[in-house]
Amino acid sequence: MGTDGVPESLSPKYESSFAYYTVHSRLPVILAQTADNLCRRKNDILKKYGQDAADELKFIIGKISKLRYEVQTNKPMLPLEGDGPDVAVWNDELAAQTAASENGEPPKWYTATWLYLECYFYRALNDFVRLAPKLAGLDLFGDQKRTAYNNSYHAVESLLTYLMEVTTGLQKGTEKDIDEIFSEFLQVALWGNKCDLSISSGSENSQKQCVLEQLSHLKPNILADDTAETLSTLRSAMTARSGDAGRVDIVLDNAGFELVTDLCLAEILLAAGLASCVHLHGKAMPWFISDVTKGDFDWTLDTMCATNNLAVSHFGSKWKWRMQEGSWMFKAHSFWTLPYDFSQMRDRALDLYQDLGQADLLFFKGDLNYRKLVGDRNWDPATPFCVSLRGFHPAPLCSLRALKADTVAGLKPGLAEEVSKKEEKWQVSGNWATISFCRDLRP
Ligand SMILES: O=P(O)(O)OC[C@@]1(O)O[C@H](CO)[C@@H](O)[C@@H]1O
Ligand SMILES: [Mn+2]
Repeated sequence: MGTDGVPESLSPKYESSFAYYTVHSRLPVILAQTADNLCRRKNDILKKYGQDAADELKFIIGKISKLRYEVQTNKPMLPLEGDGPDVAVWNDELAAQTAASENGEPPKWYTATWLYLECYFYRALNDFVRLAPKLAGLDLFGDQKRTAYNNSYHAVESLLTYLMEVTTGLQKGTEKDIDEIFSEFLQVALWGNKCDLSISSGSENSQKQCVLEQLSHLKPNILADDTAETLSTLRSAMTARSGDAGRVDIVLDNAGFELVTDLCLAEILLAAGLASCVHLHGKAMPWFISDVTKGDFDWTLDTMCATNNLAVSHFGSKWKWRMQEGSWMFKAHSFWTLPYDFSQMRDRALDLYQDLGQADLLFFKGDLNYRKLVGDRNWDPATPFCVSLRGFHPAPLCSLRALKADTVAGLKPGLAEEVSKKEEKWQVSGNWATISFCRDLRP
């Protein structure tokens, strides 16, 4: 515990931690697979970017192998060399951490904080691409993300067929209770977070079964469920505006099946009159393998439009139309791909903090967003969720997350101990989840 009452940051310096396992076993595998993918895709890439990009491709593969060596041998992190509006921020942060360290040395792979080193890892990969101008725009994980969507296509079909039924019912006014629909789609988006590519070190991990059939079976694995408070806050905001629905934001996580589940939630919010517009926040660069960029978002809608399943193509075109008419908006602020936790947002990106403050409700999807909400620290699991936010509160917020990192707050006292008896690796298996809400920071 630090002197400020905030527990220590997670770090690979603790050998039993998931952070250690990540640096020791996951990151090197991700690098080897990324280099391997580039070799295998060489012909396709050169067809798209031109044969004269061959040397640059070789250069990127070389940089990736060098980074793998540096991670494995615990070398210090190096300043970024490429371009990009965020380079100065990254290099200043590296210099600040170097100056603040006991021996005046830069952070190293096995001793830095987990959040910093893992964000740096993905930013460094992007740096290599930025140093190769002929390959500008190449997404090192693009292929894996598209495969993940294609492999979950049957689950996408059944989910969107069901969404069509529900939204048609809502239009006719003969639908089930809105509370029930809201809760159902919240759980769909929650469990959509089980299948990301980073946790499986980039190997195939897509949703094969129909998620709707699994909801009741998965329900006992939701360790904190603030669905009712989330919905009532949304309704109170509307009542305060004499019934007018307002803006809801979804801070997205992964492409593929999870993105479709998040867009279903966005559609339900509008169809049920709980929101008048939804702002979707994605990443400005490829991130943690499967996170959604604007390119992934557009590809998903285009691919949906081109399929011959009625529901899938219907929502593909409807969602494109939503983007045109403005009931949906896609944003990719550079703060989401910086190494900072969200308690630092107000100082580092006031514009984003103020923008989020315009919403009635913010959804934060997934594990990395959760880690950034709670500062990636070693909390006692019974710490109230609002306390773990350490002052971050642009608007009422709800996190939907499958546990894939060893940090959690907001659980009832004793629950963590109970679950650990059922599954030893409960904090990182993705089998358990939380729906955690914070209305305001006052106790
Ligand atoms: O944010 P997401 O996509 O839910 O998860 C990202 C993730 O796979 O990456 C980290 C480990 O590398 C973990 O925190 C987490 O499991
Ligand atoms: Mn992710």
